[in-house]
Amino acid sequence: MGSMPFVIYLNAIERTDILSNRCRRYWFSSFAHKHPRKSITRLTFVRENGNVECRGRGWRIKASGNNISGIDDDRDTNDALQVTSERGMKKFVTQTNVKTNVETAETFLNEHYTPGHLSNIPIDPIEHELPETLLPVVSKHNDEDKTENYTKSPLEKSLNKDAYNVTSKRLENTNEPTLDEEDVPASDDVDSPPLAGPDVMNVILVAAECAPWSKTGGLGDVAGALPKALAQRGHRVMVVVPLYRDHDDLQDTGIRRRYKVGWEDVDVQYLQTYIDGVDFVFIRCHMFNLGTNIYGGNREDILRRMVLFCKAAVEVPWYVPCGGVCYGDGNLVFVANDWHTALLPVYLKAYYRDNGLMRYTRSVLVIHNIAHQGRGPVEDFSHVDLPPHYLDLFKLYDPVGGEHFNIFAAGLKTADRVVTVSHGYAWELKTSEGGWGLHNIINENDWKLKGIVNGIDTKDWNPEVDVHLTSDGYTNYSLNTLDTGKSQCKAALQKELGLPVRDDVPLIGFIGRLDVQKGVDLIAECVPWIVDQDVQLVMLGTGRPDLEQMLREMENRYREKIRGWVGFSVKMAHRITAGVDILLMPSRFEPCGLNQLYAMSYGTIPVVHAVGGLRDTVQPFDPYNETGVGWTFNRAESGQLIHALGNCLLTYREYKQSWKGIQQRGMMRDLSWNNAAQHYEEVFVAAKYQW
Ligand SMILES: Nc1ncnc2c1ncn2[C@@H]1O[C@H](COP(=O)(O)OP(=O)(O)O[C@H]2O[C@H](CO)[C@@H](O)[C@H](O)[C@H]2O)[C@@H](O)[C@H]1O
Repeated sequence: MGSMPFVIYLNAIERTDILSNRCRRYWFSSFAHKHPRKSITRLTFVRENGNVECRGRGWRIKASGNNISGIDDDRDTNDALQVTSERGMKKFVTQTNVKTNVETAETFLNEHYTPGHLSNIPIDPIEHELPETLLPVVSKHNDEDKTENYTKSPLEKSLNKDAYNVTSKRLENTNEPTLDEEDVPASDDVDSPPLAGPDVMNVILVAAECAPWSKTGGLGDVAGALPKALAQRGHRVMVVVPLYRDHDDLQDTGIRRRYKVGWEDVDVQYLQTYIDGVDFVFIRCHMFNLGTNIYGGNREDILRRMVLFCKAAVEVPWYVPCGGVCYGDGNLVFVANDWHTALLPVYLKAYYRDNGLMRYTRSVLVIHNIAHQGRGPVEDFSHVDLPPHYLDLFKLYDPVGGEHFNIFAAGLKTADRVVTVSHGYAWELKTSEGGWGLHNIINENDWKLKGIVNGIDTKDWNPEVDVHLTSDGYTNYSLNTLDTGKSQCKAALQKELGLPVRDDVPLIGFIGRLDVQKGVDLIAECVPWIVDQDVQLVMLGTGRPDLEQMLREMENRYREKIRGWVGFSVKMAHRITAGVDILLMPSRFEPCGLNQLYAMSYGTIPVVHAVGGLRDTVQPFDPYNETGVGWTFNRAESGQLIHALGNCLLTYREYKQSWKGIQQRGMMRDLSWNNAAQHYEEVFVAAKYQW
């Protein structure tokens, strides 16, 4: 046993201002657990105040008051572990050589580090101050590079075995008060472990957009909400996203880095904030100054931006201290999203793992929409800065594109695990119709694919507390006040849009990107039938110019009944969701779809094409058993949409009780991210133990 590979992962969190309530309660706990195959032991260390020192040969973490500085371990199997902690006058020291004495280390951890039981920690005097020589060299500058705060990556270090330079601030002892006996939490609090239990990990989600700072669609919503649910389960979670315009609520970390993109050296800065248990890290550089046009520019511009973004993001755990301490690469999983960040798993492999670095870091690639893949001519390979033998990963032949360069293809092959946003879409991706040329690769990698249905941010999309329903005649409402509250929102919406204010007329809505995916043209085909009914229709969207023009023309032609709002307005999206009775989603394909989930939680009935995530989430209404939450149709055709919408309108008018039942069932469903977060966690753990 003593000669088997043995790794200690150490996570230290020391920031009273940022710890989630769960962590606060769990203020000094740790886990040691061993994977039977790999003998991986992890020590998780969460403490609220006082001083903590942890070090081994090649690494050391030192915390004092609200500050912490850290250097990751060097994964040397000879590492000795020393942990020193201080709680008021009580101190504790242990030291063990983990290679030669694995059992001692484990016995020690098991005996003395019982999660949540402070009293089990032995009290010993600290014998001596740790000698400075054991500290890693911390320097602001590298001799060869005079750029302030410019630092070398682990790869650069491995290539050039010069001094180990890190930017992490060396922390001095502050006069922060140490924890008193009275501060010891009540035992029932202490006993509450993170929901994730021993599976707690460091998670870094990397996405091209993140609500509320940047959003063009559902990806932004997911990047803003899933991390919070993961943090609630006890994981340490960061989101990394480009900064497209300045925001007042962000702090500059002072960290500067420089990356090569083609022939250009690009300087980047890192800003950050901490919200709801999540570290949000923003990468600022001149290439990202795009305002709201975040996917603007030509193919090459976008590709170069994504190269820079992925190169910078993969190094964030080394250089950007959140709450004073870097995440490090142990027990870490990156979650990349869509083709924009599909280069990240490739860089993780090519720059690090192939060089024996970040060997325990895992990557998960999430497919939100396979239709966008980062395709280009094979020559685009020259932009991505990879060794020549990596070209094959990107090369793809299909009848549409011929032989071409495909970033999603490379990401799918390289990621340790692949997730997509519903079960239905996971199945569709494997078909030639649904895989958009990548179905063969997806089939070959089926073993690592999992469908997980998205959740919704129940703080943001909740009619009871929705901030967009507090003015202009709108009102917050709940299941109990559904009748009056929703009617009031409907009247307010009709008034705001200049439609006749009538409670008895069914108000139908559509919200979404105007492109072929969303089937907005099918709605247009139904308009002659729709305007023959006593209904009102409001459509909100931006996208293809011809479809935007179509919306305007529909409004001009049928001003009494139709509104076509061309633009991106989060406020209007919320108000429409609350004010309309019915939401149309005739998407040709829909990986998950969020609007139908928002609709249901607002008592709005979805009418959807039964495809992808729409089929997973909208159970059709069954009038005989009074079950189901909406209407579905099986083919993306206007006739089918009319049939489903006709039945829906009939129920609205003639079967009020059934209608109310459908609304209530939708509102009562648990659509939160909690469930999905647990499934993501399973994927992370599977990736972690995958060799
Ligand atoms: N004009 C406008 N003004 C204001 N808000 C607008 C808007 N147009 C769209 N939105 C908002 O953008 C989001 C759209 O989310 P969707 O999941 O429906 O679609 P999208 O295709 O972008 O996402 C992709 O990723 C998500 C996340 O995984 C999958 O659910 C989806 O199936 C997949 O296509 C919603 O929050 C919606 O309210």
